[in-house]
Amino acid sequence: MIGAVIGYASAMSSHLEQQAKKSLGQHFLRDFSAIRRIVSAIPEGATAIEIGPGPGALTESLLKRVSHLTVIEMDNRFAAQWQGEAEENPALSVIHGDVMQELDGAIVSCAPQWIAGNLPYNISGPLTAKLAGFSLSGGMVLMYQREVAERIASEPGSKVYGGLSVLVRHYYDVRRLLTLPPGAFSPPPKVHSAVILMTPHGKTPPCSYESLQKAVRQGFAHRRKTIANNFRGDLSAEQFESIGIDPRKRPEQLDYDAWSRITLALSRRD
Ligand SMILES: C[S@@+](CC[C@H](N)C(=O)[O-])C[C@H]1O[C@@H](n2cnc3c(N)ncnc32)[C@H](O)[C@@H]1O
Repeated sequence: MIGAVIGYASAMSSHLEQQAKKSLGQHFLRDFSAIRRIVSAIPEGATAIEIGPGPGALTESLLKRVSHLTVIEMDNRFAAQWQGEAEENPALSVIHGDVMQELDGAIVSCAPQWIAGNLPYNISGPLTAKLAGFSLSGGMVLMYQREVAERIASEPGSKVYGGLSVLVRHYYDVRRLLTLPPGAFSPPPKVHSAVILMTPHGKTPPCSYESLQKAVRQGFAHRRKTIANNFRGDLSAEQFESIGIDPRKRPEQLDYDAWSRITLALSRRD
């Protein structure tokens, strides 16, 4: 571990820090206890994908822990760095590209048990909506801007409960692992960050992820309206009552089970 820490510290030269690209959400993690906690959430010998390795804060430790790691990186500099390392290390594969485009193919070809990453905050919402649709046997350990992490981990009735909170529960139990101040990163972001751990709950979802996504998008389109209003023309008050849901409720009051019943009711009428 100490070797990895020194290796990483030297790799992350001040040159790179100065060249951190804002457009790619580059804030490099430098809190070694956080790195340890994130990496140790993944069992030894597992297979994993890391999103956005950058100069390698997590990557060095992940490579020591897992049996195979695929990294997906958009920045040419870091992709080239890891491609060089992959030539020497058969336990490492590199995908140079945009994770939003590459993820589906990477999951099919690598069949990872785990996904890890200190996510670029500018795409973390849509990326999580994509990630949550994959049923991984291990789980996901991901760093977010604290407000996004709060949304993901929130329960029905909370002001920040929304579409993402529902979607991640299709396959996973969700828990906040740790919170970090801006100073844990270089350069420091303007916001606090938090790590979320998602592990499979093991229940078979009653509806498809795609149909749930569609229902949630429509149902949360107007948060302040009742669900009867958001689904006007699609589901009647009687249909809501027949699935045990009060049509006067607002979208943020409904738990995952209620959303899956709405999804099934919508698909029955298609
Ligand atoms: C917050 S930094 C994390 C870097 C490193 N893992 C760490 O913790 O220090 C986000 C990383 O994701 C990469 N990245 C940003 N947008 C990306 C995208 N669309 N696809 C793949 N990688 C991306 C950035 O280049 C950067 O390396």
